[in-house]
Amino acid sequence: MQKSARKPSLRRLPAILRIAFLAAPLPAAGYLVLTVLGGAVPTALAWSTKGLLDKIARGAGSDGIVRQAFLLALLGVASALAPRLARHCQAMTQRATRLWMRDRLFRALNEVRDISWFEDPVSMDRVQLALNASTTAPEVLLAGCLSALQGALIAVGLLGSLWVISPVVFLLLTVAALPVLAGQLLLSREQTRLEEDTVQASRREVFYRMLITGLDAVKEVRIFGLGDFFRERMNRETRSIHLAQQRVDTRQLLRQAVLAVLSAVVVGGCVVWSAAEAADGRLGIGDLSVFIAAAAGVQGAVLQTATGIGDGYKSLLAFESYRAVTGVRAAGAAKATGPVGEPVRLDGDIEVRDLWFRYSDEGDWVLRGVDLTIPAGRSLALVGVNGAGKSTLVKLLCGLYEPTRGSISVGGRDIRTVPAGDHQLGVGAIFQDYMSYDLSAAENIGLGDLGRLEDRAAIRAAAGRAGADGFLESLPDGYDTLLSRIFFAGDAAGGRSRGTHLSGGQWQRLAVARGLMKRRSHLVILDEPSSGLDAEAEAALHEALLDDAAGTTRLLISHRLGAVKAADAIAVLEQGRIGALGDHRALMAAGGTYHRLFTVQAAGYADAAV
Ligand SMILES: Nc1ncnc2c1ncn2[C@@H]1O[C@H](COP(=O)(O)OP(=O)(O)OP(=O)(O)O)[C@@H](O)[C@H]1O
Repeated sequence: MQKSARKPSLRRLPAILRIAFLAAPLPAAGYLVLTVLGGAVPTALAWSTKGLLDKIARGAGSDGIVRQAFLLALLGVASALAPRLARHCQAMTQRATRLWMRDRLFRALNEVRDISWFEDPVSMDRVQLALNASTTAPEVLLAGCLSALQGALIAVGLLGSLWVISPVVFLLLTVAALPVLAGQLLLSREQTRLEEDTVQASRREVFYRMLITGLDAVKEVRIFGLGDFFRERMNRETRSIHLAQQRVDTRQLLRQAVLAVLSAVVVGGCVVWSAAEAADGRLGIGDLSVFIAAAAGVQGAVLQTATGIGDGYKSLLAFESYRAVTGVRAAGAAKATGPVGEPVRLDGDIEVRDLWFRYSDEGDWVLRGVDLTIPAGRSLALVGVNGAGKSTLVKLLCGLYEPTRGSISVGGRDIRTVPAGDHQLGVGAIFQDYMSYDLSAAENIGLGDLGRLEDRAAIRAAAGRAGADGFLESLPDGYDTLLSRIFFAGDAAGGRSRGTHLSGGQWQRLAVARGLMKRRSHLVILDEPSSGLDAEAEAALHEALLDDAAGTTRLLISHRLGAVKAADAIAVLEQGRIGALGDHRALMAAGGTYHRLFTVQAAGYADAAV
């Protein structure tokens, strides 16, 4: 777990406050002004009360007394209104800053090109902490700062009043405030550490909750009777978080109890002293009222200041996690050359040279010196047993991971020197673990080329080539049918209708259609695009895919070797290297792994035919 969040930097303070003023200038300004006004009101009230009492005691004229009482009433109205208006401005500021920060956070996450970052638990913990911070940090900081400012104004006003009456009491109450401040800072630090220490448990809790409430796991959960097992595990995580929270709460309670008793004794002593002074005639009735109001109010004001500072301190700590995530830049982008902003056009042979890769420093090598050339405009099939590293090589070709050693180049240009986005967007890939989006059928296809999301003709054409047009037409709302079981579809009359779900093979055709939407790819990768299809559909799809991508460099992966034998060349991936390379005839003649796998599959079909 990364501990940098335990060292807040005060230098960040202006940056975070700026966020609030950038996101919601008027509400933030209103919040500031009203809070400052709210801070001046208690002292004004105390002195105004003193003025009234002194006038009555002096027997001043009724006009003066009424004017003073009217002023007091006005201050009462202001003190009633200011906090409500301030809360309203605060809520507006909060909503705007939350949106602003979340937007920056998700922008930064979208910029991360190397997907190993998403597979690192440390990064995921940081994302969770950053998400928490983005929902609270600036608003809590702003609220904390303003509350501290208001508390300080009240405290200074009231302490100033006490100074005028008794410097000794002023000093006593000032010293008594210090432990309150220290206790609050300690609490903030403990709460932040608690959040860091329990972030893994929180994420696991969400994971178990999603297994129970989500659609993805529902079949297995029912069939294997896993519901109570996951519920118990979820409860275990919740209990461990609660236990940690309880420990912090108990420590805080003990500290607060001691401090509260201390404050009460100090304030009580001051009140008794002032009453004795008034009884001896050394304090007037007005002074006594100011004294009691100030002595009682100053403790609340100090606590408000301390809580505000503590909250601000906590936000500064939380903001470090937010900065850690928003500071992440696209891996490899910094190394890219070429004019900024101009997309790089890639063309030419794809060359893989002595490519080594492992997922982590401690892990086994998955690729151990792969050497491979895919000539421009030709098709290459990659075959190998489960776990041979085919999908890993695909991810490296897509620029989703960086090679541990060796290089991949397109037309002689190392892809690490190309802005990651340009290369990734130039690869048309249809993955075996494709996505099923809870969107309309048309959107599920159109996402393949966002610029043509509304281009129904292009979407239909892609669906037609993937063999999806027929069943999409027959859906209740055709291409506009929502493909979801968890959301409602809104209809033109403002009503709600349930979405539709497709079969596995139908979803796969949609994924293929999405892949076919992409234009101008310098490399098309088909990573088992037909595993969920029936034999007839697979044959038609392969024909369509080969036609569609003709002229483009193609990499095809399939365990059904009959589907790849027409490729210009076939590479066999074995023990992290290319074990054999040639066309179907040559590899069959060589009698190696390809020959063995092909013969086993062919024999299976021959047996079935008999
Ligand atoms: N994200 C990952 N993190 C760590 N190890 C991984 C990851 N993905 C794959 N591996 C490991 O890399 C090895 C190769 O996996 P890969 O998915 O590339 O094989 P494959 O040839 O595509 O297999 P299949 O034919 O089953 O799809 C496996 O041992 C797997 O455990």
